[in-house]
Amino acid sequence: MSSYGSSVRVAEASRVAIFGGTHGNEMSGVTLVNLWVKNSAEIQRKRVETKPFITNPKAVEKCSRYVDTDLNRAFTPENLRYTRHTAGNVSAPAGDELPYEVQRAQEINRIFGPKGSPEAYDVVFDLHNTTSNMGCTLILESSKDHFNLQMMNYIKKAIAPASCLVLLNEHPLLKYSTSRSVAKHPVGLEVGPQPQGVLRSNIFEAMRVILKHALDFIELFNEGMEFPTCTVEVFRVLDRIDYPRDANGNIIAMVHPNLQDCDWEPLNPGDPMFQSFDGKTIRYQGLGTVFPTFINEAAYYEKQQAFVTTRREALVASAIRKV
Ligand SMILES: CC(=O)N[C@@H](CC(=O)O)C(=O)O
Ligand SMILES: [Zn+2]
Repeated sequence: MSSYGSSVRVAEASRVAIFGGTHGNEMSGVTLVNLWVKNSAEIQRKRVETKPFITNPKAVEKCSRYVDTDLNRAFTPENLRYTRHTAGNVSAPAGDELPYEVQRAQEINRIFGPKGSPEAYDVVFDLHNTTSNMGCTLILESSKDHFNLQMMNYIKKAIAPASCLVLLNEHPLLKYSTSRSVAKHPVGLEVGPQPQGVLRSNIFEAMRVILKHALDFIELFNEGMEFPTCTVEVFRVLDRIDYPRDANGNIIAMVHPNLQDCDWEPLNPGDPMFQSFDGKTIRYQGLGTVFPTFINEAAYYEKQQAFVTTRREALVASAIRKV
């Protein structure tokens, strides 16, 4: 990478997918993708083929997060190792014995991947809703993906004065194997608050607008526009905080009213964090200020997670231009 006048060259983003229904009860993505499957005019751009795709149709049918296991954790090297054409091999489990979402991950990997290969789709947008008060959040998996960082900068500028924050998850232990990770440039879009199984027009429209700007960015990039170096504010995943529990694993406290709905607001050592059923306040004991998010997300009770802590950082995105 050199500084003066030369940009990092990135391959044209000619194949883009929009995933909805990775979680079958997150209704904005399910509804938008179903809409675009019927009529894709809104998501078409010059020089790009954009494919809308329902990733977990069985979960959508049941309006549940998943059927057997969380699809957005299923794209592991172990799960993706065997594709159906190797099923004759005794060491590969036969397709139908595997959990539904593992079979589905293999299919998705065949269509949009293979993950990590040159044949993989360029960009996958994966549409999610949260019950927490996060607003519009873009989720990145790498601080070194300059194409994605430039896209984040473009979207933030385009939607101002509305805001859209960037959550960066490249934590060695807390990172998970997402559906979107089959793409060269994976982008998560998380919009809330919206209850599971519910559609709210404000959340639906916010998601739709982000997608519009994201696709506009890809069109401009593919037309050869140069994007100069910039800095992007991101919130880096630091830790997960579980609910206080008794010896049997039952929850004994709720998110404190001072913290509830305060996603992205600073949480300082000594600040109230939980409130026990008998009214006691449990305070944050960390060493410094953090920015909590995914506060009281419904889907995370099963994952023993009350919220995630993050640290605010400014990342430098290199100038980019298409090859
Ligand atoms: C509430 C929810 O489903 N959030 C997503 C976040 C992501 O896509 O990374 C998940 O846990 O898979
Ligand atoms: Zn989700």
